[in-house]
Amino acid sequence: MKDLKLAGGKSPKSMIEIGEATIGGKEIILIGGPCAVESSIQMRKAAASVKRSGGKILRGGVFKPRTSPYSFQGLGLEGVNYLAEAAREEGLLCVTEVIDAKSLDLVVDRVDLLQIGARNMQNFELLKLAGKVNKPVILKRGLSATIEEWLLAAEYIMAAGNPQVILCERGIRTFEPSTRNTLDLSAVGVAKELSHLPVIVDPSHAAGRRDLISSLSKAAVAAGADGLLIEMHPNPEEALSDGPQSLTPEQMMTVAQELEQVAQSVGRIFVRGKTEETLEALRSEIDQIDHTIVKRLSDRMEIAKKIGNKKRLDRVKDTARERDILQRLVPLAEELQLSPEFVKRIYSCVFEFSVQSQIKSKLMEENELESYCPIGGK
Ligand SMILES: O=C(O)C(=O)C[C@]1(C(=O)O)C=C[C@@H](O)C=C1
Repeated sequence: MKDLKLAGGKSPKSMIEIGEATIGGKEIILIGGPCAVESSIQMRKAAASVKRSGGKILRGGVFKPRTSPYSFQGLGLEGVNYLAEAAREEGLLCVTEVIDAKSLDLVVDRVDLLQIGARNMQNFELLKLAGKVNKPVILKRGLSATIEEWLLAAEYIMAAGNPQVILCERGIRTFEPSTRNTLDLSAVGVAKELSHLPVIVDPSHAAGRRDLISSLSKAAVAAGADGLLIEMHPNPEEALSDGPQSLTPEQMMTVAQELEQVAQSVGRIFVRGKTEETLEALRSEIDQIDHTIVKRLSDRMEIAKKIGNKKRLDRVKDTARERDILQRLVPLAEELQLSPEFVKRIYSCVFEFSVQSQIKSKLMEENELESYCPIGGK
């Protein structure tokens, strides 16, 4: 491609060194964090999880170019401070998206890398400004951009003076509605054939659903990606944006474990983080597990209420079913080296409250029926 004067040419491969991370080397670089920075505590939890998973870079958006003007637009400068502070505490690098000259000015000295999002891939004025800074730029592929247009956008940054460009495939628009976008994995190979720049993959925006992140991440590494940009939120259900595609910290750990093996099998390295067992890190793990336990107990209770509505009031308690459940859970507890007595006691409490809520819900239902159709009248 004749106009790829700086971005073109397959070799020598560009390696972008930032602190202790080298993007485009043998190591697979994991970038993780929430779509949007929401609070200091959220970012500290996210940073701890990224670190534990072997991530090198913390992400978090503070200027959000959202499809709807009514969606959360980001915390701006306050958010960058939360992002940078959380990254620093964990010894991570950090990246945030810039959307115009003002946002670039505001963050450039506070973060280690800049990101130009898919919607701004052909914002040529912004590309030229990013070319004037001495920070690596992650350049996402536009929603409907060809690989050539994407590489020419990189050329803009490089021609303006900044050679540190990292290409990021994040899914393109196709006719397929089951995923948010269609991850174009062949773009990794094509971009690497045409350019020496490192290529990373963002499976989160491509899929728009967290159940596909693990397989797409593994596929991306196998396809030659130099890194992954994965959305992870300490509590995705409460995320202000992109909750459904964000991994939980536990899921992020699992993906990291899997990446270690895939990276090895294709001659790359990914080093999963070691869990630093500080009091704070351990408590943060407990907090996350507790959150999941209570949330799942609430889900269980909702189902129990539905079951209750299918039974007669005097048949709500079903000791045979309770016995059945325990007969499955006690061996599981033993297998997991949990005291069976502990599980039995917890479940006796669960059943008691389940029955109570079923009775309450049935009585309320009956009361409603009565007020709708009082005895003796129509
Ligand atoms: O399976 C049922 O029939 C339920 O009502 C659910 C449930 C439970 O919480 O698991 C609740 C009360 C019964 O005593 C047994 C089980």
